[in-house]
Amino acid sequence: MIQLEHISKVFDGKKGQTQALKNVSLSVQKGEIFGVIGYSGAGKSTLVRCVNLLERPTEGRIMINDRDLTTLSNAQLNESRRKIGMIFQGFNLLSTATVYQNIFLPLKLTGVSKKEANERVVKYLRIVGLEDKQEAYPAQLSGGQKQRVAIARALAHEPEVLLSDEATSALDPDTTEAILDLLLKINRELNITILLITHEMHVIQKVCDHVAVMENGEVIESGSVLDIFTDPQHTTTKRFTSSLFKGDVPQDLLESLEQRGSVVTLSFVGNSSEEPALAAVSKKFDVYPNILSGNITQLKDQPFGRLVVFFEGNNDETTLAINYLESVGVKVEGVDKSVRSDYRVS
Ligand SMILES: Nc1ncnc2c1ncn2[C@@H]1O[C@H](COP(=O)(O)OP(=O)(O)OP(=O)(O)O)[C@@H](O)[C@H]1O
Repeated sequence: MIQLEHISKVFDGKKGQTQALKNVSLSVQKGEIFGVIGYSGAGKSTLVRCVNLLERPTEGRIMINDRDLTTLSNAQLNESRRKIGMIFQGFNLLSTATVYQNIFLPLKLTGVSKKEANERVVKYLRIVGLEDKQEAYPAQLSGGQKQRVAIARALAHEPEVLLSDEATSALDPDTTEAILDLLLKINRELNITILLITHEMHVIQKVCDHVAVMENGEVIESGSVLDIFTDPQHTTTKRFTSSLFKGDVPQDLLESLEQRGSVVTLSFVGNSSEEPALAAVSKKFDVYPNILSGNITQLKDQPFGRLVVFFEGNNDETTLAINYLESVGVKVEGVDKSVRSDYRVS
């Protein structure tokens, strides 16, 4: 539905040029939630602003439903933009207008009749759970409520796509959860495709189907959230995925354990039963697995867990045990020491 093809963006400034995007390509399917994650300055905002041509790319094509936005006339572009809603970290509400007017006025400006606009304000305020705040001014609302108004304002134009530029970054953890739940509801119930950018892996984990990781203006890795979690390739991706798993084993302890056996990380998805598999390992082979730390987290549709396990035993038996674990669907790898190097049992 959204295809970004070889997008580059160069900004001309007083101190020279900045290449914010370098040959970025990605494809967002209809009905999914697609996340773009990266650290500050990676190019995320520039990318999302290119999608509705708030920023015009220096090179490349922006295809929405097979239509290249970069070739449209201004009138055609305005028409296409109506199908693309956007929400921002800073909410962008009119402070001198009520909640009702914040949603109603932009609708009137795009030619929606008064009756229809009124019906939409009521409908979308109900969907975001703020039907009782019509007459409030933004200053009288919490951050989460302001973001709900901004979401209702975007939805009132009945878009096919919602772009979210760090929409939860200014919110506390509980409010973030509530807004993410609302985005999931909008996606499922209104079938709106969502492209969001964030610097928080938790946001990707909770709501996204696919993710692209950006660094220095480039997409360095992309895929399904499940694949990226279970098999991150790039150091930056590993850093993001590890951020969700706490309970690192102290370095001194690791070094002393490695004298007596092998320390590995086991990753498992869904209900793949790592516990019975570990129990089976100690029965089948002459090794004793000890769990040093463990964590399970919920991806959008299924649980994903990681255990750090010490296998006490000789190398041959440990290798057999690891082969067995891999054969029952558990991913086994060396402990990532500060995401610097992979340690693998030989
Ligand atoms: N209008 C502009 N003029 C010049 N340079 C810009 C402009 N907008 C962004 N840049 C530069 O482009 C690069 C990418 O910025 P961008 O805001 O897209 O990154 P980001 O990943 O969204 O970062 P953040 O999370 O901090 O907003 C940065 O080096 C930034 O300084």
